[in-house]
Amino acid sequence: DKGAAVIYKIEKNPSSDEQATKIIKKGVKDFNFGRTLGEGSYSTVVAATDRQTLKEYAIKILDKRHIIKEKKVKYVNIEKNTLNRLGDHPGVVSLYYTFQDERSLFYVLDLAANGELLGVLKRLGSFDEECTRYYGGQILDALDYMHTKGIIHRDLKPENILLDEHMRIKLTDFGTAKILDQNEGESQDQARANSFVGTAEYVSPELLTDKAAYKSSDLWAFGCIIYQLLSGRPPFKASNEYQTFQKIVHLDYSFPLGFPAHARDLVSKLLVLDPKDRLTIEDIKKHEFFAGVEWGRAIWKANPPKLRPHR
Ligand SMILES: C[C@@H](Nc1nc2c(c3cc(-c4cn[nH]c4)ccc13)C(=O)N=C/C2=C\CC1CC1)C(C)(C)C
Repeated sequence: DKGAAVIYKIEKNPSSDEQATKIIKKGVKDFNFGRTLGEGSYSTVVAATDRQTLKEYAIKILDKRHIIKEKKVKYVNIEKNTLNRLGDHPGVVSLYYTFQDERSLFYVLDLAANGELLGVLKRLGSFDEECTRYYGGQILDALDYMHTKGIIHRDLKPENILLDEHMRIKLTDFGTAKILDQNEGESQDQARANSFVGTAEYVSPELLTDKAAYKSSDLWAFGCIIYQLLSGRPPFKASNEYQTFQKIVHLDYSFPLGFPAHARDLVSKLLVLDPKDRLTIEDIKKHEFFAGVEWGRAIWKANPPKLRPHR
């Protein structure tokens, strides 16, 4: 029927007389669509329940005509390639499959049932050190995974850092990611000539001055996020974008009184103008602030600490 597609997996040497196992890829008709979870610039993410399995998903709906009219085909392909490359990691929203009907493309994805990290931070005001260590550690582990896959996020911010039903981190929103092709991945990060600029408060200075994006640009954003979790506000914030950019390129920020010493040391070694002088992910994992954190899969098994504000 409309929107559903049937694909066959042909067994190489079929044991039984069954020539092929029939895998039904679902279509629009197979879901009950619920509330809108978020709006992208040319897409909407909607909660949806599989009517047969009752499993809940997030479905990203892209309007084909709008994408073509707005010349966004490139971004749609970058996002889909990124999602496919990122495969299955606890800290990244997974893409299960896609289908389309005459008007739209549909991506069936993980539902991050507890929404944006920004929402939780706004309600609490700030995070105490233990919460910042737990959520910061998961963000870093997910970033490490993305970077080893040769992908720079480029727009990391509390709005697209989501929380799943276990209150664990899920990174998302990869339409503006940069995929370093093979040879670049290994060598020192290449300056990537590009037109994209992320969200003002988290943009790195190199993107503003040389239009370059590196893996360490994501670590600049990570430094801004650690600062914001503990203090309740981003380090570079002015009344308009231009003023915010000025603060960034002049490294014009300060720590509020009572900002914890180890966190201050970590942030001050990430918010560094020259991307080559910034801590690497390996350095950060060894930093005093993350002392005691068990990296790797263990970090995704730990139970989330009770959410408490930083006094
Ligand atoms: C950042 C993004 N917002 C969101 N993107 C996704 C969500 C999501 C969920 C809530 C939420 C859940 N409960 N309450 C709110 C709020 C915002 C969401 C989700 O569950 N699963 C996949 C998503 C995105 C997948 C994308 C890589 C393809 C924008 C604003 C761009 C739509």
